[in-house]
Amino acid sequence: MTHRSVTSEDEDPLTLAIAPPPNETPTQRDQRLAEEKKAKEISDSIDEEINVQRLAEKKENPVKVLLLGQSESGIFLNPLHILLWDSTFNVLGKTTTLKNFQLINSPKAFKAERASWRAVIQLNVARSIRIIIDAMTRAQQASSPNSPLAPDSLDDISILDSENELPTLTAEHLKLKMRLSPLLQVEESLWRRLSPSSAFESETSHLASITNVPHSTRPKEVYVQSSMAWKSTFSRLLSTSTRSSVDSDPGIDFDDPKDPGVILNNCAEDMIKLWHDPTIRNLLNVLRIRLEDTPGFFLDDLERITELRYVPSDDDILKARLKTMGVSEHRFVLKTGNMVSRDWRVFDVGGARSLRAAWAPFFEFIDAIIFLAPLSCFDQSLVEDPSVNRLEDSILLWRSIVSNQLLQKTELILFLNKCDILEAKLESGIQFSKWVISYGDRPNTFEGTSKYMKKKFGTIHKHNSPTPRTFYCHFTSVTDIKSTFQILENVKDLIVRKSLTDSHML
Ligand SMILES: Nc1nc2c(ncn2[C@@H]2O[C@H](COP(=O)(O)OP(=O)(O)OP(=O)(O)O)[C@@H](O)[C@H]2O)c(=O)[nH]1
Ligand SMILES: [Mg+2]
Repeated sequence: MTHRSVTSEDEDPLTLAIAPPPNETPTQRDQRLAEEKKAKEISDSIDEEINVQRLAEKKENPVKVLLLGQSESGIFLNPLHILLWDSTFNVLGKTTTLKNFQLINSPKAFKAERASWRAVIQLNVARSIRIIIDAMTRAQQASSPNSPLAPDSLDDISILDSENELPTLTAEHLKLKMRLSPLLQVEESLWRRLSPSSAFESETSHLASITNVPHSTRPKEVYVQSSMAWKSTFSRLLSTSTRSSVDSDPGIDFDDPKDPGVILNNCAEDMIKLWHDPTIRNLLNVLRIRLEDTPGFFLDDLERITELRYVPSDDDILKARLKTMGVSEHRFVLKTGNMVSRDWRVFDVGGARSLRAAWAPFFEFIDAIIFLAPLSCFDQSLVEDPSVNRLEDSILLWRSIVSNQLLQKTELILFLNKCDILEAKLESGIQFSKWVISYGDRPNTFEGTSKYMKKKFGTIHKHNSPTPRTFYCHFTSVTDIKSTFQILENVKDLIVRKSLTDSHML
């Protein structure tokens, strides 16, 4: 930056503003020049930083985030629940976190997937009804001990104590059950459309091997392989021009002859009747089936969801449940504050124990890990090892991640998730200290238990960080769009800053 003395012809206001004062002493001049030199250096370094950033962008140096956490099948620690085992009880919310991320950062893509999520929701509804139908079958079997289907092997019925006997179903119940049988086909057909062909066999045989109950009567869960283009399976093909001209068009093919919407609509009244029937509620209570606590629960929304032209809301999509197997990669182009856009890759991995070996290759190149630990699973245990409490397993998993040498420089962000369910459980009177003995006689409140767990995770983080690093921890209920929005924005900012600092851009 050069300075000229002001001449009468030079009227440029900027030149006037930066011109040296007319009566400047030599000392003042030296001081000014030193300050200007410093300012130029700062300005040059900012320019350089922007160039490096642009270069980095060109080289497609994406920010890489891995969503991690325990997620295999689980069981309640009450023996009755072992027999009502259902792999959906213990999922964490990795995919739900990703859905939030999509909703915030790539809303068009999120909206374009409504048709597929509608099918998943229909499947979730059909599945809940089947669980009720299975329970009714058990009640029927229990009431006719001489029937060839008598449940000698159904231990759950034999261990019921006398005052908890299964209620007797009336002829009206059995008629309802029959009228709802088309939903079993709906479930089967959606299952087959969503799952890879081999999934049906492997999942059912897996279930059959866990219990003696024939697999046709077990709840089974649909999963997707990352490589499967399942999301296009249910979309109506729209030309780009049609899609952009009708922005509100959800792309759902309501006229698809295979659309189960019609059957669901026909069965709506019966489903609502069944779900609100006091005898059926009693039956579920006795068997301790808590459908309302299971992921993918939509029975309180049947009227809306069974409408012929039902289009899922954002909340519905977040609540829909579809298990992930393998790894799926999601790409975003994101802008943080006034920084230039960066490519992001978010990896969603299935959390089952058997899949954990697949996580390791990511540790070499990942910028950040969002680790989900569900706080609500304190009263549940692992299927593989019923002696292990799930919360304890989550803590051990956290310890192994935090102490991993490859991850010492990776940003670790902990989501203590499913806070809403934790709160509901505590309010219903379930005692935290019964399962987490070390909690002792502290108050059985959300505040007390959540702070206690945060401290536990934080201490492990501290003790396993040879170089001190910040403990980032959020209490989340990732099905709540509003609160998750702010948390994910903060996380996004944090990860970008970290990745820029690492590449000496900040
Ligand atoms: N109430 C409540 N439900 C949640 C929360 N987080 C996730 N869920 C529900 O739990 C179910 C499973 O969540 P996912 O995100 O599919 O779990 P995941 O970690 O991807 O599980 P896997 O794919 O099996 O590894 C979904 O139906 C979600 O709606 C939460 O904080 N509160
Ligand atoms: Mg998942």
